[in-house]
Formats: sequence, structure tokens, C-alpha cells
Amino acid sequence: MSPRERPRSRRTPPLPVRVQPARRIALDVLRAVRVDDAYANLLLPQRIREAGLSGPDAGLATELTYGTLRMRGYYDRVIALAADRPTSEIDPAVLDVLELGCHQLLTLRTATHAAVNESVELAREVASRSATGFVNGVLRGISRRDAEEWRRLVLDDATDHDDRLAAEFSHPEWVVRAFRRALAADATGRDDESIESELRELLAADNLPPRVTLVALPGLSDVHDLPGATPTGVSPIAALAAAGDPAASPAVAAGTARVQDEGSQLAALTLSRARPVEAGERWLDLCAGPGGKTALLGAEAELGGAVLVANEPVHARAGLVRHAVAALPARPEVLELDGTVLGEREPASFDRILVDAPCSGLGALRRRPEARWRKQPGDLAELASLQERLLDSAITALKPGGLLAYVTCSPHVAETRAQVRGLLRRWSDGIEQLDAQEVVERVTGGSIELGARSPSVQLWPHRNATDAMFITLFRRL
Ligand SMILES: C[S@@+](CC[C@H](N)C(=O)[O-])C[C@H]1O[C@@H](n2cnc3c(N)ncnc32)[C@H](O)[C@@H]1O
Repeated sequence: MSPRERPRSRRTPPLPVRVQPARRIALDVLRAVRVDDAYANLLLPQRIREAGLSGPDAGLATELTYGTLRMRGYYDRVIALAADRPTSEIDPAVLDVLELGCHQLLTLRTATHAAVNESVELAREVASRSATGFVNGVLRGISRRDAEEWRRLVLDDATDHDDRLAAEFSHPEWVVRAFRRALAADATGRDDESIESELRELLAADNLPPRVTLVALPGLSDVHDLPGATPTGVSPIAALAAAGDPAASPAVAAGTARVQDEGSQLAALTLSRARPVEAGERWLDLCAGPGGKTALLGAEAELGGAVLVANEPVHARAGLVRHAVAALPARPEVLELDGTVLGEREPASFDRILVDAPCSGLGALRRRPEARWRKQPGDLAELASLQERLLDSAITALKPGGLLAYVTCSPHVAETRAQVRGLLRRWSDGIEQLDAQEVVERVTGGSIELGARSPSVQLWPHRNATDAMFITLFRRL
């Protein structure tokens, strides 16, 4: 039978691939993060709600989105090797699909056919038809080696020691260096080898989802009465949330308990518990939005008979502060001023001031997965200058004898120890630094591990299971 005579094979058309809602949502958030600078921690819960996902499906959408965003730097190196071209030459929409596919193949160990077929379908939706073949080819190529083989190839391709660390732990190289400097500053007397090993622990901790802790607002709820939650035994008002949605807890729904990192709790308590509160004291939370520490300080102020004023210049964030303090019987007034001029307007007016300054946020990379890729080293100078002006304004607003807590959710030395040195230099006759470590040790009953003896507290995700909060305390002379 000649080929012409042979009956034409009747090939069954391929079944349409149904993309799981969790994958679709994850890609949608990845796209919005890249294109619109969206915040995954705000957008993802919204998308999950809109799609009506719950339980394991919601968990999968979260893992796909957060995991891909965290490991984006590492996956891009894998994709560049597999596609044999730099990722800058790949359409960004296609790159998002490939990164999501990479996370499924290399980290979640999803079955190849599911990861590849659904990625191809997603590529069809967000990019050109020709992109589907490319996505199929690259992901099939990736699936032919296991995760360990890819790890070796990526590390072999790195240019030097810091580039290898950046590749292995999916952090920008400048952040790796900044963390090393911060660890060294917090560990006087330790040798380079032990700092290097701690650096690896820190970088690894950044890639794990943080545990969810609750704060029981003093006077409004009790850490032992939060259903299913387990007191951490470190912050006296912190508990590990029960599995599931913490917002479902009645105390959280009522606003008498909140989701809050334990490091943030200790930062607020360092100010409120540095010394006994005298009735009638005036407190100020200078940079209050979105209001997590305001709620805690407000509860503490109320117990001691003090009055708290909050300030947040970004109107929408000031709204969040008002919402955060809605459960307090005496709701703090919320101003919307530029904190750098508040000192001139209200000099020598407050007994305690919290400056939880705008910062690079490098200490909270666990909970803001895209943040590491968004910040640039060039952002530091502007932030440091704003921090300096906010500090000077706060000192001006303090009464003689008043207390100032300077806090950042960043361990970067330009925002922490260098800021403290500058402050003490500028106000050499006007302030003294107090021992924040002593306060934190007292508040936690000695249950916390701190770095080398110093008046400043630097918390770390790998050491304390908190964000990398920096906490200092000063007294106006
Ligand atoms: C690190 S956040 C504060 C977090 C807050 N304390 C909490 O626990 O929820 C810093 C805040 O400072 C605000 N901010 C920015 N510029 C400011 C300024 N010039 N004066 C006062 N606050 C400012 C930002 O809008 C942001 O809400």
C-alpha cells in the first residue's frame, strides 16, 4: 500500500487542559507583582477570597505564589541554563509562567505532566501562541534533571563566593553582603567562619514561611485564653496561632488579639515597659501605619493611665491605624503629619515616643516574598536621611527625661548601628542610650537569645524565629 492509499490516521484531538484555580491565581499575582508593583501579601488573600478557595486549595495557591516569588532569583538561573539564553531576553509574562513551573518541578515535586501541561496552557493565555512550544521545551528540559543536579549546575555557574550564596539562597548579592556586615556587627569577637555559617542559616530562614504569632492586647485579652493558641514563652503576650485562619479566632475578630510578629511585640514593650508608667504620661507613635504597634502601645498606655497619640502621614495607612485601635476603649488620636516636622510643632511634649521608622524592610523578607527583588542598594541613602530627620524631630518632641525607642525591621547597619552612632553624635549633650537588651531580657524573663552584649537589640529569624527587628532605647537629658 502506497502512502497515498494508506487511510489517514484519525488522531484524537488533545483534551483541553484544565488549569487548577490555585495555579491561575498564583500566576495572576506573579504578573501583578512584576507589572504593577503589587504586594503579594495584600493581593493574594483577596484573589483567594474572590475565587472562593479554602483549605488545601488556598494553601497551594499561597505556596505557589510565595515560594515562586522567594526563589525567583534561583529559578531564573535554572531557566537561563535550560533555555540557553539570559532571562532578560525572555518575555516577562513567559518568564512568570516558567518560574511558576520551575517551583512545581524543583521544589514541590509536582508530576511533570501536570506542571508542564498546565504551564503550557497558562502560557497560551498570557503570551503568544508561539510561547507555548518554548515553555514546553524549557520545562521538559528542566524536568529531565533532578533538583540536586540543577543545584550543582547553578552553583558551578556562579562567579564567586558571594554570587554562589546569592544563587543558592535566592537573595540579591548586595543583600547577602549587607546581612554579613550586620551579623558581624552583632557578634563582636566571633571568627569569620562562624559568621559565615550563621549567614547561611539566616539566608535559609528567609526562605521559610514565618510561624504565625498572635499578640493578646494587655487588659483586653489573655494569651492563655486564645483558643488553640500556645503561648511562646518568650514575649509574655505572644502565642503561636492554631492551624487555620487566625482571623477566625473570636479575639482576633473582636480586635482584642492580633496577628503580630513577636519581634514587633518586643519592640513596643521595650518602650512601654522600660520603666513604670505614670498616670497622665503622653506617648507618641510617630510612624504608626498600619498600626500593629499602635494597638499594643495603646493597650499598654491605657493600663498605666497614659494617653497615646499616633501619627501616620499616608492617608490610607492612617485609616488602617484607626481600624487597628478600634477595639481600645480610649482610641488614640491619629494625626496625619510629616513626622520630620512634628518635633518643631510640639516640642518637649511627650514622655515616650516610638520611631518605628520607614526602612528597607530587609528584616521581614520571610513575610514579604517579593521585597528582596524590589529594594535596591541605592534606596538606603534616602531612607537613612529620612530616619535621621525623624529621629531629630522625635528628640525635639520629647520632654526632658522622656524615652525614645528607635526601631527598624531591618538589620542593615546603615539603618541601625550607624543611625545610632549618628544620633549620639548629633545629640551628645541631649540624650543617653539606655540598655534595651536589659529591658528585653526582663520582659521575656531571660528566655530570649541575644547577640553580643550591647545596649542595642538585634533579633534574627534564624535565632529568634522573629523578623530581624532592631530595637534601641534613649533618654532625653
Ligand atoms: C515601618 S512602618 C511602621 C509600622 C508600624 N509601626 C506598625 O507596627 O504597624 C513605617 C511607617 O512610617 C510611615 N512614614 C513614611 N514617611 C514618614 C514621615 N515622614 N513621617 C512619619 N511617618 C512616615 C510610612 O508610611 C509607614 O507607615
